Amino acid sequence: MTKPGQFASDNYSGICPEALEYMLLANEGDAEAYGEDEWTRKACDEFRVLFETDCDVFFAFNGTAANSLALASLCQSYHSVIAHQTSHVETDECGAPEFFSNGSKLLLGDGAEGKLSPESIAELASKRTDIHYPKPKVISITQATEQGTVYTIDELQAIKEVADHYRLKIHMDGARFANACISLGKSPAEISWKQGVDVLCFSGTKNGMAIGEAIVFFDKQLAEDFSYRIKQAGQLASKMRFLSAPWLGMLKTGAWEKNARHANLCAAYLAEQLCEIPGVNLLRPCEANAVFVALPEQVIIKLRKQGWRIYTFIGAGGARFVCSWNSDKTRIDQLVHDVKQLMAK
Ligand SMILES: Cc1ncc(COP(=O)(O)O)c(C=O)c1O
Ligand SMILES: C[C@H](O)[C@H](N)C(=O)O
Repeated sequence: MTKPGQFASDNYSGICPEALEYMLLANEGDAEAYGEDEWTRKACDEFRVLFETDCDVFFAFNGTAANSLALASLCQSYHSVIAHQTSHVETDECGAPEFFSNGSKLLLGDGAEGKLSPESIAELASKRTDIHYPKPKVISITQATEQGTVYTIDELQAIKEVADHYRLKIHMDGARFANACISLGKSPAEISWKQGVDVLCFSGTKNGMAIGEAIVFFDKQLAEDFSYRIKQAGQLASKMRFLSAPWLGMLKTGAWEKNARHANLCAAYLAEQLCEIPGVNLLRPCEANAVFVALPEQVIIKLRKQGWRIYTFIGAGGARFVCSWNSDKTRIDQLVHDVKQLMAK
């Protein structure tokens, strides 16, 4: 039975046709295991084409592992990582970044609309320089952010400037990286390594794949022995082709950007429709595929009773609605109708 579309998270959506097509193509016959297959080689090459640079690429099952292992490769246990207080690595990874880095401390910074500000980074990076304090070593930013906003090129450049001043590496949580590219109208290279990002965790799951995150090292020295870190963490897929082949499909067919464009457009439409309801306002600008609105608790309770799934614990709170590659206008209109009815009571 096909369940109706939901807007709780882009993790609810199924597999897009392109990813499924390449999964099935890769299923023909046997193939080498643990990433020694042709599909994985081709997928890694396709990432180098997409990012226009000779980067090292690895695949993990989910974003928490990708973020945590990437951060662990950028610093030692006695270092600290500067992240926004509403970042996923802080709020929704159950301590995995600290666990996989053997104790690197997250230092929580601030900034409007979920975006870490250079001033906050500088404050944390310079607060303590004595031996008793975990030395800041990495900045972690999320693009698009947990609050549905995106870092502009100027903001990324300002972060790179402060990173250079304090000799900090830059990790980018790219759970919705594709959405940010579309939102900004910039290429993947322009909003990653060209702005000084050292490692990007690019989510396939949020973009229409079943599973699979790409960990893209632009500073290849940092990738040394990373495959051992992946293996030790239980993230080395024996049948790697079933992670890499869908990625090859997403990149070669352009589905990665088609899916993100569709999700962003749906979110923009949803935001516009919700804002026409008296009493409903955006909590943050809708710049990617997520819409955050303030709704009365009773309305949320009743929407849930009507079958809508709603997360209210993300980022700085509020009701979050996320659109995906498969979101459709009819279902969006149903949601808006139900919100309108309940708000009118
Ligand atoms: C901002 C962000 N980063 C990372 C992730 C990865 O989380 P997971 O481990 O659930 O794949 C998510 C999940 O949706 C996310 O929203
Ligand atoms: C719940 C969790 O934060 C997940 N990354 C999501 O965005 O839905």
